[in-house]
Amino acid sequence: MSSTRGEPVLSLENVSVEFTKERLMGLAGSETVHAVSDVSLDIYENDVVALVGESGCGKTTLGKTAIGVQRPTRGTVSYRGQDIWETKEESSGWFNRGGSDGEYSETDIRKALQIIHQDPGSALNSNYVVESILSDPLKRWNPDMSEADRRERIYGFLEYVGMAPAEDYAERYPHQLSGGEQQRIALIRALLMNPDLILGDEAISALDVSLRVEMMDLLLELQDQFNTSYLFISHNLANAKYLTQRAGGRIGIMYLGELVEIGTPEQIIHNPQHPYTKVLLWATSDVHNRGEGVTTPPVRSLDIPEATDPPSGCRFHTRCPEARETCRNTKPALKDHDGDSRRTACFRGEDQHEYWQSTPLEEESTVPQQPAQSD
Ligand SMILES: Nc1ncnc2c1ncn2[C@@H]1O[C@H](COP(=O)(O)OP(=O)(O)OP(=O)(O)O)[C@@H](O)[C@H]1O
Repeated sequence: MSSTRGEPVLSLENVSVEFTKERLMGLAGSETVHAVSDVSLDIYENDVVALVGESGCGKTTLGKTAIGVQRPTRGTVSYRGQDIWETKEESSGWFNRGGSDGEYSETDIRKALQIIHQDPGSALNSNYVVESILSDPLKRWNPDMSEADRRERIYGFLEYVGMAPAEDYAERYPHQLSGGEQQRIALIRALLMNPDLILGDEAISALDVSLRVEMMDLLLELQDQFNTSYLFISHNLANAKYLTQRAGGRIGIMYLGELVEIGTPEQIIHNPQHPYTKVLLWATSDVHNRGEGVTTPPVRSLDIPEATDPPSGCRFHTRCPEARETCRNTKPALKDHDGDSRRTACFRGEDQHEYWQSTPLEEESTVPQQPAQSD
């Protein structure tokens, strides 16, 4: 975002992630899944970035790549300027030198970048009580901490997140907790590492609607308290808006592996520029008033292309109502068109672009009338 925020905690530079997928269990060869393509993104201290996009657009893959769990096929991911994968290689490479040449060790980076999952029930070991679940990472990463200090820290966190009396919750197994309580335990487990960044992958989607706001408020409160940044993944624009608006964060819109627009919630929700952002807004009735009787989404085609065969040029051109010939052949770069830090990958942001002289792509009449969708 702006340079006044200092150096980024995490930088993704031209990151692409591709998977090889076998066809018919390998009998028909294989194909490449373009899960993430050429994404660059900086996350700063105390920052909140919410990635939004439809299922399969690459949000989880990008999130995992950001925290060093998924290796990028191309591009670099750096923690405070230090290449994460170089650090990993130096720590565990062929010659196993047992450490990295950089300022931060692999362990430092692993502690600094934490994750909370969509389904906390399956992420917490059902055979252990809460105190053991939370003691385990502390024992591993802070072996010098006394048992009494560990307990004090854990009880302090439990009470802080409203799970009091702590002694009672500490003795419970995960199945004796509600979904919201399980998610709080997963959050505490991440926070015990004093992380710089927490990836929340659909972290509140599994909760009842009534609990989502409560959980997001808790995330924001903890961010303030612990100076943590969040990379929050959601298919729901309304949740992304709630979180980023309160945190002064940004919403990034992904389509078929690419980041197509990123800006403040005000820019994205009230003045979207990319035609795909407008489609997502249209589909989210709780943030967008599409007007009575408007039942047709603003797309030319409902067919979503496959990540194994993404369209040429602008990947959205096959569905975009504004698409012209240029969009079929040329890829628009993600850039700041108006000097307000919002970045959009669309030629329509450039007054002088050849796009304006090129021929509009033909209307396709494949869009049936359908009821509005929201989460
Ligand atoms: N390990 C893998 N092997 C092959 N393809 C994969 C793998 N992981 C993800 N993909 C594919 O990569 C693309 C992006 O998947 P990803 O899970 O990142 O999307 P997403 O936006 O998080 O989706 P969702 O919201 O449904 O979780 C999809 O086409 C998916 O099928």
